[in-house]
Parts: sequence; C-alpha cells; structure tokens
Amino acid sequence: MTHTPFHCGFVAIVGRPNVGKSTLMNHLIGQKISITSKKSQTTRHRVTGIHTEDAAQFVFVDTPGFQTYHKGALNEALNKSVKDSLGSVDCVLFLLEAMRFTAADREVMALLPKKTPVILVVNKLDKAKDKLALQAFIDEVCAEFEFAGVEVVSAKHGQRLAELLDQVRPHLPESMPLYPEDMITDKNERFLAAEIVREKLFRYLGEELPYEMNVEVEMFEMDGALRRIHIAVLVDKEHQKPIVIGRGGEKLKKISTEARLDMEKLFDGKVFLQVWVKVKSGWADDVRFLREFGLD
Ligand SMILES: Nc1nc2c(ncn2[C@@H]2O[C@H](COP(=O)(O)OP(=O)(O)OP(=O)(O)O)[C@@H](O)[C@H]2O)c(=O)[nH]1
Repeated sequence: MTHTPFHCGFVAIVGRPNVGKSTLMNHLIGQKISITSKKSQTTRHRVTGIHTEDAAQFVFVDTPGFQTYHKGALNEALNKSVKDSLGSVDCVLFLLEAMRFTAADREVMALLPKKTPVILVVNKLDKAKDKLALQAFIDEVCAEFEFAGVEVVSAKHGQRLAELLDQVRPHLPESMPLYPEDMITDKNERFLAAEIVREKLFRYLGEELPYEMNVEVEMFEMDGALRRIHIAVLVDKEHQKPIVIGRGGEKLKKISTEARLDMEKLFDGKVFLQVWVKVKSGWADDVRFLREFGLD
C-alpha cells in the first residue's frame, strides 16, 4: 500500500489596501473570519485562516495593508507586522488588482522575500474584460520580480481558487497537520467578537468613520451557555462620540444588534452584548497602548 505524505505550511497573503486580501482568505477557508469593507485598511490584526484537505493543510496569514500615507506609531507597527509575517512562511501570495499596478503595489513588492516562493495573484478577474490586455499586464508585472507562479482569480466570485491552491500545494513542506481539521482559525472568540463589532462600525459609519478608532473587549464571560460580552469602541476625540452613537443612540443600537446576531451564529449560542463608546485621547501614537493590542 502506498502512503501519501501529508503537507502543511504557512501562506502569507500580502498586497496594498483594498486589493481583496480578506475576501480571498474568507473564500479560501469557506467562512467569514477576517473583515471586509469598501474602505481600505480595515484589517488591523494578523488573522490565521486554515484550510484542510485529505493530504494538505494550508495555514493562511492575512497581513494588514502596507501603509504608505500615515506615518504614526500605529502604522509603523502595521508595517513591521507585514515584514515579520513574510519572514516566517512557506509561500507568499502577492495580490494585485487586474490592470492596476500602482506606486502602493510597488512598495509592497519591495518587501517580497527573495528566498521564499512568491505567487503573483491577479485578483478581480471579473473586472478585466480584455484578455490580451490582461496578459500584457501580467507580463509587465512579471518583468519586475521572479515569481514562482502566476494565477488570475476573482476572490469575490470564488473563481479559480482551486487552481490557486494547486499552485501553492507543492510549496508546503511535508509535515503533520498543525491544527485539527475542523478548525478554521486560531483566533479565540474574544478576538472574533471584536472583529465582528469592527466590521459593523465600518459598514454603518462608512466615510464618517474616525480614522483613529479601535475596539476593545472589556469583558467576555460564560454564564452557563450564555456569553456575556462588553465591548468599548475607542475614539480619539470627544466630538467623534456622537458620530458612532447616532441620533438617539440609533446607530450604536443597530451596530450592536447586528453584531450580536452574527456572534450568536458564529458561536452557536446566545449572546448578551453591550457596546459603548469611550474617548482615548492620543491612542494612535501611544506605542504602549498598541502593545496591549498585540500590534507592536
Ligand atoms: N469586483 C471584485 N471586487 C472584489 C474582488 N475581491 C475583492 N473585491 C472587493 O474589493 C474590496 C476590498 O476587499 P478586501 O478583501 O477588504 O481588501 P483587503 O485587501 O483585505 O483590504 P485591507 O483590509 O484594506 O488591506 C471589497 O469591496 C471587495 O468586495 C473581486 O474578485 N472582484
């Protein structure tokens, strides 16, 4: 009897903000874990997604967008996180949007490792109608870096993701699976609860969203089968509070109701959720505070 060896490894997904990294990872692991939004720079934490097959396990690392425009301590922490995640993986997926190769993309490209295989993933295939122009675009990008492979996909529509996995699989080292096969993330429920609230804030505040904002889980307790969760939304300035709360508290109510429903679905149990807004002045440049978030 022949024995197929198991392969398991880490795969980093990198690219400038808004290329579709979170969307890609969510589709690859088949469940929504990392948050997505039309507004860029929504991913502040490394999120690990896990995809397990009969003979392979892919452990995905979703890095924050490489920051070019904001130079505060927060963004230095984010940039460091990109570099760290690239130094310790088996394969890197470098995402671009079809037909767009911007200065911000080149800045991320400059961080790509030379010793680790990098696959060029051209996303948003659904938007590229002219196939000849697409090939010319791919040739132009490939002239600037030695990629181990190229794949065109549509993360949003789940197109050609199997082909993408086929390209990654040979780069995973022979190893036992690192995680149980039904596990899709190593982030705990506490982290996921904060991610869900963050996503609702992005959805309901849109352009009004204060740039300097974060979400902190103040309490997460099991009370029998009930999860009691208290979450604080931290804004930088007093005048930003009413933006999040809305007239008569209407926005915050909507955000917390929707977040609670999502949590109940994901955790498969009842949730009692309280969300409130607090002012934490100057937090975006306070490195000590970043440390508490595990971001430095
Ligand atoms: N048309 C189209 N849109 C896509 C595709 N993939 C992602 N998008 C959209 O692109 C936007 C950004 O996607 P995200 O997954 O949040 O991008 P990201 O790279 O994780 O962004 P940051 O968190 O800012 O780094 C969202 O509106 C997605 O719906 C695709 O294949 N086709």
